[in-house]
Amino acid sequence: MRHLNSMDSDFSADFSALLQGRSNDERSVAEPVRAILSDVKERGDVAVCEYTERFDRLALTPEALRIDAETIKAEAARVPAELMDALKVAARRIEAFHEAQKPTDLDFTDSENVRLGMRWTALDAVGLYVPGGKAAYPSSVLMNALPARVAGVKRLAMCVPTPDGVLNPLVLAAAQLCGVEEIYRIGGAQAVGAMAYGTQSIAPVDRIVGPGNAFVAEAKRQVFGQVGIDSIAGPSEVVVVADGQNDPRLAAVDLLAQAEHDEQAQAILITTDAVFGDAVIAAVAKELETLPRAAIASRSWDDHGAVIVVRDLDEAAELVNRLAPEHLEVLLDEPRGFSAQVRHAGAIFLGRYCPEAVGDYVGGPNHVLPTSRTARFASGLSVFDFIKRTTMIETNADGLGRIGPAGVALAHAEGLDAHALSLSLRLK
Ligand SMILES: NC(=O)c1ccc[n+]([C@@H]2O[C@H](COP(=O)([O-])OP(=O)(O)OC[C@H]3O[C@@H](n4cnc5c(N)ncnc54)[C@H](O)[C@@H]3O)[C@@H](O)[C@H]2O)c1
Ligand SMILES: N[C@H](CO)Cc1c[nH]c[nH+]1
Ligand SMILES: [Zn+2]
Repeated sequence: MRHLNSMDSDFSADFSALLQGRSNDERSVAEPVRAILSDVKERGDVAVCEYTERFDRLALTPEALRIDAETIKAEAARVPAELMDALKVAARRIEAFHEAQKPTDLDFTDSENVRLGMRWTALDAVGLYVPGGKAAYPSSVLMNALPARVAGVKRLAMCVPTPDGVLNPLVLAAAQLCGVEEIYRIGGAQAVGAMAYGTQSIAPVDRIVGPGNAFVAEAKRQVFGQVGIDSIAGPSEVVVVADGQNDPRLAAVDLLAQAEHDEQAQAILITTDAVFGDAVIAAVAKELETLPRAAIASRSWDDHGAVIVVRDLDEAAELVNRLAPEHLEVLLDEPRGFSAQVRHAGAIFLGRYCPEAVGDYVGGPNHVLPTSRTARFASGLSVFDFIKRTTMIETNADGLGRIGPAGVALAHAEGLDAHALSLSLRLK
């Protein structure tokens, strides 16, 4: 854990080092991922099976890659009723929020008698990546599949690793609840490669969405262009901005809630109160004594965690914008004023009673969010990831007569005479 103070002379260098911190980890997976992707592209199912055996300790034949309908039904039936109810609460809220995102088409005729339109069309086939290496993520099934359903995507193919062959009933129940039937028990770069290039038994998709570890995030980055992707939704991150009026234990568990996802996760506290910062550090250490996933969380906290003491909240907002975190928690009495200064964050959680975990499960907005500072230019998963736009122009002799001559002039200026003729021959 780095302990920084903005009043120290070496703060600027220390903060830059923090910004750079995880990029070495990210770079180190690029080559192994490239090799896996090219092998999957070349050898298909056989390569996918080999990597699944190597990384998930599961020996498979190509026929067994897909989880059959009876197994899905039987596993889902094992989920206790109260857990099923919780899943339905989350699904109801996620679906309602994404339903509200649906955009409308454009269709109007302008003053020059040209009819213009923009039409949204759902993608045909989408691959949903559901992580499953160090934890199972039924909530990510909902976050991936429900916006796709709301958008009207026809084919949903889901990949989820099942380390040692252990199926997670709640993951399969979530898939069943969302109507996802095409599920493969594979993960990592090999799953991303299989969905991007297709194999003998997995048809390729048009876009791959969903969160995952560094290997998954890098694989998505590398297959972009062959398929679309949502964003780089890699190892989790949180920045907690808090004044001294908070319970240090609450800030500590909020930090650990992200750290426990992955050794590569990152949790950062920014506070105006140095004494509070020290209390949070102590509280983190105390929680780590009992937290079941302490091995992962303490590695993340030690390697990537930080506590930054700042002069004031304006300075805190400036640092948040430079970090562009996946999640920002604002533990202040007036969180809206602070969050108005934040331009770069995947999702913002406002107020002392809105920890990030609300958004992980039951808030409604998506928890698949951009990491590694990509919130500077990317957004969380939404209905917009599952639809695309087509524009339309319709005109007649009158409309072309009004706007065509300007087009002819521009075509000549570009030296594109067929373009000019295409317009001018239609002009009276
Ligand atoms: N940003 C987001 O929106 C978001 C949301 C939820 C979860 N997450 C993140 O998702 C991740 C889940 O990670 P996970 O590991 O539990 O599951 P995962 O499914 O992402 O990764 C497991 C796969 O990683 C591959 N892998 C592991 N070690 C490898 C190696 N040495 N070489 C090649 N491949 C290897 C294996 O193929 C394995 O199947 C965490 O980092 C978590 O923070 C992010
Ligand atoms: N915090 C994760 C996104 O970084 C999402 C998640 C799912 N389950 C628990 N948490
Ligand atoms: Zn989480």
